[in-house]
Amino acid sequence: MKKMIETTRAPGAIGPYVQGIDLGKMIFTSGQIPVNPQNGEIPADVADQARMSLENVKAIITAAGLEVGSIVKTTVFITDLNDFATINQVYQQFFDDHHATYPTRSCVQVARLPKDVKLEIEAIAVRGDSL
Ligand SMILES: C=C(N)C(=O)O
Repeated sequence: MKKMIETTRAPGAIGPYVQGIDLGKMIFTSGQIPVNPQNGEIPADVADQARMSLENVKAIITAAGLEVGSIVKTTVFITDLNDFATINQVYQQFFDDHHATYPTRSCVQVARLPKDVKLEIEAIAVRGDSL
């Protein structure tokens, strides 16, 4: 059954979409931009933005009862490929901190993102014995 995931620990949708969908075995998050869910602020620094987006992804996965290690695929949208190394550092640290194996990933540069942020990250996770 298709269940909507809702949490105040990730920013609310800014358009016609939901934060996440739980299909039982698979969980999909919407793309998470680096909006702090507590105060609506967006950090200026790209490394801080990367951390914020990853924390928002984690909040949605956690709201579905899963852990970071359940993530099997991410897509990273960035507005400037010159930030690639910085974002990779934060990204690697995030998964290492959670003792999680790295998911598969696609990373693309895009012209522009909502709220003019520097990156957006979406994820797919799997539950239980699918891992
Ligand atoms: C921020 C988004 N995920 C959106 O606008 O689709």
